Parts: sequence; C-alpha cells; structure tokens
Amino acid sequence: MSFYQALPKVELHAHLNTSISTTTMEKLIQQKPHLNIQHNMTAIRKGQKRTMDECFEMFKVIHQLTVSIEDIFMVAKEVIKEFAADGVKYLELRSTPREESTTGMTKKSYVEAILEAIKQCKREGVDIDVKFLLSIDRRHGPVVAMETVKLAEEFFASTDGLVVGVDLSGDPAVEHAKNYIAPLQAARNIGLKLAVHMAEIPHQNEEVEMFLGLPPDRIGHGTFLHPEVGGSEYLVDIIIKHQIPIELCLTSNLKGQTVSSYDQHHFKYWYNRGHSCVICTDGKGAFASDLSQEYQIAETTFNLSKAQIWDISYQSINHIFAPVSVKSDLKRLWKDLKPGLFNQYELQIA
Ligand SMILES: CNc1ncnc2c1ncn2[C@@H]1O[C@H](COP(=O)(O)O)[C@@H](O)[C@H]1O
Ligand SMILES: [Zn+2]
Repeated sequence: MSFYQALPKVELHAHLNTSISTTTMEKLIQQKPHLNIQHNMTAIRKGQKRTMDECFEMFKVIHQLTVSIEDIFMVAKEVIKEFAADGVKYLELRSTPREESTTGMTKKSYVEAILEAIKQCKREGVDIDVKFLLSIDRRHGPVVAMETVKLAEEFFASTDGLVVGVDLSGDPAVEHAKNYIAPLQAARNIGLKLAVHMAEIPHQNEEVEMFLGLPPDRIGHGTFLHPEVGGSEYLVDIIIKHQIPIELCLTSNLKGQTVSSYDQHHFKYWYNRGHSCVICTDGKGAFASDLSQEYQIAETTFNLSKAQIWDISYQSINHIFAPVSVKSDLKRLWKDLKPGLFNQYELQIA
C-alpha cells in the first residue's frame, strides 16, 4: 500500500454514475449486451482527453447502463467499497435522481436504493462514513430543480443525517444560474448544505456572482474564477471573505480539457493564497483515477511535502457537510492514525 492509499482521506466531490470502476462497468456492460457499449465509451483512459461536450455525451452512455434500482444499488455499494479500499474514511456521494419507465425506477426509489447501499455497507462493517447529496442537473430546468429540493427535504427529514445537502451540476454551458437561485435558496432554508459547480468553463462571471450571492457552502471546480483566467479579483475577494472551500479535481479538469496541464491547474492559485482546497476525484471511473492518485499528483506537480499533503487531508474535514460531532470524530481518527503512518513511511511528524 502506498503512502497515499494509507493516508486517511475525505472525498467530497464524487458523482455516483461517473465513479463506477472498470470492474463494475464491465459487469453492467455484460448484463446489457444489446446496448453494444464498449468500455472506452464510459471512461477516459490514461493519456486520453475529451472535450466537455464529449464528457457529457459519455455520461449519457453510462446512464444507459444504470437504469434499474438493482443497478443503482449495486453501483453505489461497489463505489463505496472502492473508496473505502482507497483509504477514504468519509465520503459525500452525490447523484441526480432519475426515473426510468422501462424498469419502473422512480426518483424516490433511486434515492432509496443509494441510501440502502450506504446502510448495508455500514452494517457489513465497511470502514467508511458515507453521506449523500441530491444533485440538480442544470439541463433540466428550475421546475425539476424545485422537485429535487422537495425530495431532498423528505429524505432530510426521514434519514437521520444521511442526506446532508444538494449539488448543482450538469453541463455548465446550458441554462442560466438565475433559474437555480430560488431552488438553492429553498434547500438552504430547509437546512440542506449547498455544493455548487461554478466557473467550470470560462466567461461566466455574471452567473458566478449570482451564485456567490447565496453564498454556497462549497464550490465545485471554480476553474475560471481568478483574474489570470478571465475571472476577477472581485469574485476572488468574495470567496475569500466568505471562506468558501473549493473542491478541486485535477485529473477530471485535465481530461475534460478545461485545464491544459497539471501544473496549470488552479490548485496552485488557491493553495498559494492559503485558501481552503479539498482534493477530489469528481468521477474516479469516468476519469480513471482515484483519490490517492489525485493526492500523489498534487504532491509531485506542486512540490508539496508529505506534511503538507497530510494537512490538506486533515483540513478537508472542516469542510464536510455533516455536523460538528462527525468532524471531531474524524479529527480524532486522523490524529490516531498519524503516528503509525508517519512511522511506516519514515517521515518526521511536524
Ligand atoms: C466533468 N464535470 C462535471 N460538471 C458538471 N456536472 C457533472 C460533471 N461530472 C458529472 N456531472 C453530473 O453528474 C452526472 C452523472 O452522475 P449522476 O448520474 O448524478 O450520479 C452527470 O450527468 C452530470 O449531471
Ligand atoms: Zn462534478
């Protein structure tokens, strides 16, 4: 096991359907041979790249393979176990509730299947704490967004802390932020936390400013926020003033070509400003990575020390959506694990 796998980690930006591993994907492909889907249609392998449009086409292909509650339950369980095996101790999984007339899957049963997978992993003793965010897909418009918030509210009330928030995601090139402010505000009023994909593509300063007015509890990607890439000092100031953590997904951005190389990744900008950065995978299946690999890439690309890597992981605990008691438990766990880990890899404890 590498240092990065042994490092306890939290994963805060993982879409269920883009987190499906090669092994699980092969099972799904075999179960549905009539679809004639090849694995290279569901993942971007090492050295390959796609445009953002191609990424969203790829997600549609993946969705064809997960159409029943059995599929959803199975992929959720596998994804959770894989994160646990990679040393993730706390995971916030997110997914867009989907209905499917051919199988009778409803949005409600979709969410229930994921929550059941989370509970079953817990009963089986899988060493990971998992929470769930309902995703709003910005392709589907404000009416569906409000329905998703209502559904989130029901589960928020009935699941004793499993559902912690909502996410706004989907193709950033479609629809406009203004349509999603009201649903996001409604979610906030219920007590749900907000994770918002923002500035994933350039020239969206106006909608970014609107989102920041909420403000969200965490920002997804934030690739084009700072002045050097067409954002602005004004936007940066708001983010710093509100201390809004940013979920950074290095390989996803590289393979989706919104960032030209690892060393050009905006991790550098935000980290050097001392701003809260959380390293995440986005979709460990579709982008063919895992969280330990993302930490390793951050270390080598930005010349970080193992102590700095440890701190990024430890500080990420502050940005989880679960309550303070969960944060304290995780911090205690990290502190318990640190001496053994640093000893094993012959590192100095700062
Ligand atoms: C690459 N950057 C990204 N930007 C925006 N949204 C993304 C995304 N990657 C994934 N999604 C969102 O997550 C869905 C797939 O997982 P779920 O079916 O919800 O589990 C996609 O359809 C899209 O809405
Ligand atoms: Zn995402």
